[in-house]
Amino acid sequence: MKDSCVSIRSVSKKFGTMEILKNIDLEIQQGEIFGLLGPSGAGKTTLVKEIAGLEVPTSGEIEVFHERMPSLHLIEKLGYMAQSDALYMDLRAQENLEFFAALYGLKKKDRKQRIMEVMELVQLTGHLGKQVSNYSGGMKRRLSLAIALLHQPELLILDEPTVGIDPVLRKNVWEAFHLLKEEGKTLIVTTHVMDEAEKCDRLGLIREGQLIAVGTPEQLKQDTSSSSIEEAFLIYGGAS
Ligand SMILES: Nc1ncnc2c1ncn2[C@@H]1O[C@H](COP(=O)(O)OP(=O)(O)OP(=O)(O)O)[C@@H](O)[C@H]1O
Repeated sequence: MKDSCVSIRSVSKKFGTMEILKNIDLEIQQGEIFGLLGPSGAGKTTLVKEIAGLEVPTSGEIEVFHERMPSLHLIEKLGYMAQSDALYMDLRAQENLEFFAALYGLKKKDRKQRIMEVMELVQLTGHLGKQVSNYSGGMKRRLSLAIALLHQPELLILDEPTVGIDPVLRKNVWEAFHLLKEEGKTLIVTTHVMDEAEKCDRLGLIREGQLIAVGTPEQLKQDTSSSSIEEAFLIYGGAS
C-alpha cells in the first residue's frame, strides 16, 4: 500500500453558525491525483485551504506528510494555487517569479532555468517582461500555476487551476499534472468540470460540506450504474 500524504480526520469547519465542512474523513495517498468535485459553495476551497495550512479546522485534525497542519516548515514541500490570483500586479511576470523562487528557497543558480521551464509549460515565455496588470485573466491563472510549480513541491494543491484556460492549453496542463504524478508528486485539484474529474485517479464528491463519496471515477460510476460522473454525483447526492 502506498504511503499516506494527507490524513483528514473528523474535520469540521464553522464560520459563525454556518457549518461549512461536516465531519470529513479522508486519506490521500502519495503519488495520486486526487480531485475534489462539487458545486459552487460546497466547501472545496475551505477544505484545500485547511490542507495547505491557511485555515484551521474548528474541530478534527489534518496531517500532511505525517505532520499536523498548519506547519510552517512544510512550506517548501507544498505548492498552493489559490482560486484568486495572488500576484503582484505592479511587477512584471519575471519579477513575480523571482520573488516566489527566493521565498521558496530555490538556489540562485537554478532559478533562471526553472523559471523558463515553468513558463514554457504554461506558454508564457513571450510575456515574461510584461507587467502582470496587463495580463488577461487566463494569463494570470497560468502565471499562478507556473508559480505553484516553481519549487517542484511534493504536494501540489490547486484550486480550480484551469479556469479561464483554453481547451488546448488545458490539455497540456493536464499532461503536465500526469508527468508530475509519474515523478511521484501528489496533486489535489478542485474542479467542477466533469471531464477534468475523469482525469483524476480518485475523486472525492463534496456537497453542502459533506464528503458524499470517494473512489476512482470508474468505481463511482459502477457503484451507481451511471454513465457519467455527473450522473453518479446526482445519485450520491440523493437524486433518484
Ligand atoms: N471566511 C469566510 N467567512 C464566512 N463564510 C465563508 C468564508 N469562506 C467561505 N465561506 C462560505 O463557506 C461556503 C463554502 O465556500 P467554499 O469557497 O469553500 O466553496 P467552494 O466549494 O470552493 O465553492 P466555489 O466552487 O464557488 O469556489 C460558502 O457558503 C462560503 O460563503
